[in-house]
Amino acid sequence: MKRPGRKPGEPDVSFRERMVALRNLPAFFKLVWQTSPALTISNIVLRGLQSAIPLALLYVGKLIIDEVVRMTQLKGDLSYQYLWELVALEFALVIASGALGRAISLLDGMLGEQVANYTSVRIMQHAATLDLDQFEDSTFYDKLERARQQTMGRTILLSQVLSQVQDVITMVFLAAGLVSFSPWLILLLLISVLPAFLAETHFNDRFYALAWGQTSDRRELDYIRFLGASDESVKEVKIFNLSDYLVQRFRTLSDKFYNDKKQLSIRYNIWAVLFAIIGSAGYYTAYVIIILQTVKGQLTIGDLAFLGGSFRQLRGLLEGVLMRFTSVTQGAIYLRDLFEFFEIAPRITEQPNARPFPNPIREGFVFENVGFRYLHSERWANRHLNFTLHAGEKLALVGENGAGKTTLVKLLARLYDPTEGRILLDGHDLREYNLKELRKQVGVIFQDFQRYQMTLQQNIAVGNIEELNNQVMIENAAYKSMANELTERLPGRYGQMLGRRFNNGIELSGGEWQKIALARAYMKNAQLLILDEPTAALDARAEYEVFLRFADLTKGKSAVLISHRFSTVRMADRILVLEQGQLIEIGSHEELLAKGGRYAELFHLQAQGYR
Ligand SMILES: Nc1ncnc2c1ncn2[C@@H]1O[C@H](COP(=O)(O)OP(=O)(O)OP(=O)(O)O)[C@@H](O)[C@H]1O
Repeated sequence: MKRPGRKPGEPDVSFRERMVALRNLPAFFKLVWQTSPALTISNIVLRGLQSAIPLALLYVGKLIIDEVVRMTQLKGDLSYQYLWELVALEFALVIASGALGRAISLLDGMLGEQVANYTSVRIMQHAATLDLDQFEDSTFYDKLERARQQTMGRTILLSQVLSQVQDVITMVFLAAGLVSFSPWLILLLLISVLPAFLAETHFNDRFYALAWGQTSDRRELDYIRFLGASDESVKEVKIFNLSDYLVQRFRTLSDKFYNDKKQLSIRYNIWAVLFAIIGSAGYYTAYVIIILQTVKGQLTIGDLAFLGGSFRQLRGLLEGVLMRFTSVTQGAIYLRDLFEFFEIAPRITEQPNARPFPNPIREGFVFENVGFRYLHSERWANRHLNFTLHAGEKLALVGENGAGKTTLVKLLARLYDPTEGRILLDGHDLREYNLKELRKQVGVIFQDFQRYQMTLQQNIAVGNIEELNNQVMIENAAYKSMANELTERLPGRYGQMLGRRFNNGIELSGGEWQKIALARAYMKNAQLLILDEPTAALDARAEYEVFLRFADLTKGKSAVLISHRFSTVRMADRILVLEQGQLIEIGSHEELLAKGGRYAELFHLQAQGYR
C-alpha cells in the first residue's frame, strides 16, 4: 500500500517489511561470529549475567525493607546479622552490575570496530569483483554508498540487538516477579506503552524514506565538499573563482536536508511527548493500586517497594525494547542494502572449465562484427568491427574524439563484453578464457591512469604488485620507460613518496607521471600491450626515445597504441581508422597515405600545423 506523501521510487517500509528485514539478522550475526567468535561468546555470557541483576537487586531491596520494618516492631536486643548480610549482598550486586556494564561496553566497542573493519574489507573485496559498467551506473553507486554507510552504523546495531536480547531476559525475570503478585498489571503496562511504540515505528519509517530519497543528493554533497577543499581541485577552483558557486550549491543542498529533517524531527518529538504522558499515566494508575493494597495490609512495605520498582523498571525496559525494536528493524533494513550489495554479481566471469590463455598467442585476435553500446545509452560506441590483430603485430588506433578507440581496447581487455558479435583469440571466443590469466597477459595503460599517492616503487609495482619487492625488475621497468631519469632528483629515490597528500611527498610533472605509468606496462611480461595515449604528455625527445625502446622491447609481442600524434602512429605496422565507432580504413602508414582517404587527410592536417 502506498502511503500519502510518498515520492515515486521511495521505499515503502511497512510493518511487514520491517519484520521481513529482520531475516537479515541471522546473516548479520554470522558475520559478527566470523569476525570474532571469542568476543561474541564473552559478550553473550556477560549480558546473560547482567540481565538477572535488576530483579535480584529489587528483591534484596524488598527483603531489606521488610527486615527493617520487622526490626522496628521488635523490642529488646536486636540481631543485625541478617540485615547486614542483605546490605552486603546488595552492595556486591551493585558493584558486579557496574563492572559487568563496563566490560560489556568494552566488548561491544571492540567487537563493533572489528565488525566495521571486516565489513569494509568485504565491501572492497566484493567491489573488486564487479564489472566496470556496474561502477558506471549511478543506481549501483547509490547502493555501494548505502552499503558503505552500513559499516559504522552496524556497530550500533550490534549492541542494540544484544541489549535488546538482554533487556528482554531482564523483563522476563521482572515480569515473573510481578505476575506472582498481580498479572493484570502486566496488561496495563502493555496498553500504556503501545501508542508510543506505534508512533516510533511510523516515524522511523519516515526517517528511513527521507534518508533513502537523499542518497544521491548526499553523494553530490560529499562531492562538492571534496571539490571545495581538495588538492586536486584547488587550482581550478581558484582560477575559475568557483568557490562561491560551490558554497552556494552546498548550502542549497544542505539546507534542504536540514529543513526536511527538522520538520520531521519536530513532529516526531511532539508526538513522543504526548505518548510519554500516556505511559506515565499507566504507571501511576498501577502505583496507586499497589499503594491502596499496601494500606489495606494486603502487601508489606517491602512488597510495595519491590512491586513499584519492578513496575517502573519494567515500563522503562518495555519502552526501551519497543523503541529499540524500530531502530533494530531500521538497522535490519539498512542491512538489506548491505546484503543486496553483496548479492550483485559480475557479468564478466569465466566458465567453470575456462581455457588457459594461449602462450604464445599463435593467430591473434579476430573481431567478428563486434558492436558495443554502453549501459543506458542509445548510441553504439563501436559497431560492425571486422578486423584481425595478428600475433606480434603493432596496431595503432586513430580517430577523432569519441570515435570509440578507448572502448575498443576495453573490449580487447575484456573490461566489457561485446553487445553483439564476438572477439576470437586463436579461434576461440575471448569469453572462454581464464580471466585471471587474461588480465596477466593483456597489459593496459589508460590515458586516465592513476597517480597513486604512494612511493615511486609502489607506483611502478602496481603494474604487477606481486613483484613489489623485486627491485631489479622495478628498476628495469623504470629504465625502459625512462622513469629512471627521475630518480636522480628524488631524495628518497625509489622509496620517495609521490604526490602532495602525504608527508614529504613530491609532486611530479604530467610527463613524469606518464613515464611512471608506462613503467607499469613493463612490469609484467604481457603478450598484448595496450597503450592509450601513452606519450601525450611527453616532450618530443622523450616521445621519440620511448618509442625507439618500445619497438625494441616489445619485439614479437602484440601491441595496440592509441594516439593523436602521427609521429607515434606511423611507427605501427598497421593503422586502424575509426569514425563514429566504425572501422573506415585499415593499412600501413604508406598504404593509407597512398589511398588518400581520411587518414591521409588527418595526417596532412597535422603536418600543416607544424609547417
Ligand atoms: N562509460 C561510458 N558510458 C557511456 N558512454 C560512454 C562511456 N565512455 C565513453 N562513452 C561514449 O562512447 C563513445 C566512444 O568513446 P571512447 O572513449 O571510446 O572514444 P575515444 O575514441 O577513445 O575518444 P578520445 O579520443 O576522446 O579519447 C563516445 O561517444 C563517448 O561519449
